[in-house]
Amino acid sequence: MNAPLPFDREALRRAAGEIVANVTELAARGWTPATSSNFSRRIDAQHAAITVSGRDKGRLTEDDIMVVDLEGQPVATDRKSSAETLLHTQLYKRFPEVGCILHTHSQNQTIASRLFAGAGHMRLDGYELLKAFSGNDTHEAEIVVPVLPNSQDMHTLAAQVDALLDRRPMWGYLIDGHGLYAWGTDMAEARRHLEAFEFLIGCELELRKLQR
Ligand SMILES: CSC[C@@H](O)[C@@H](O)C(=O)COP(=O)(O)O
Ligand SMILES: [Zn+2]
Repeated sequence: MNAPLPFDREALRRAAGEIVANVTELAARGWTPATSSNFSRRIDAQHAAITVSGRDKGRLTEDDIMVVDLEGQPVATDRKSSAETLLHTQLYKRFPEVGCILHTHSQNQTIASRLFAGAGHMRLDGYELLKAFSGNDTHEAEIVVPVLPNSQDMHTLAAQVDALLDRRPMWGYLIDGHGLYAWGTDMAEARRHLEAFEFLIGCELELRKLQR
């Protein structure tokens, strides 16, 4: 007889359905080109559902979702989880309230990451849409989006993210030449944050063009 699974199969099924439905819509916007991007959803205190590495996110199915523990190790499968699994599990480990993490590679996100890499951050202020970020109730706010140097070593990237989180709370960051990570307590909040980042980053890029 097979050993019992250490997570609830129904919780995985719900998370996988939610990931597939949302990622299909995000991919249709062109935010996940060429198999890029990865997505996860917490299923309990010790496990998260996450995309299998290298899958076409525009054609994702529930079979492309697997389970990892919060050390980033596969659970009850020999499939390989996202190459960036550690960037997900570090947030689940650190914040019990984080329930969903969305990573995309839109053109706006990638261009902005290059443009603001020198400064190390991008400032978003004066926009009504800043109220889309949980905890903000006015346009008279400022969100600083950090831009981290890219690395293929996830331990290096995760250490940079931890150092930033030690300084102040945030709902997302850019990686230079790479893309955006955004998160929230559940899929709806993470998606609202992702969409707000994408919209505001797009506004800043357009403003720069007009001001030239
Ligand atoms: C196809 S290049 C993009 C990858 O290197 C990576 O950044 C990415 O977002 C997707 O990797 P994955 O392993 O499929 O989760
Ligand atoms: Zn990526």
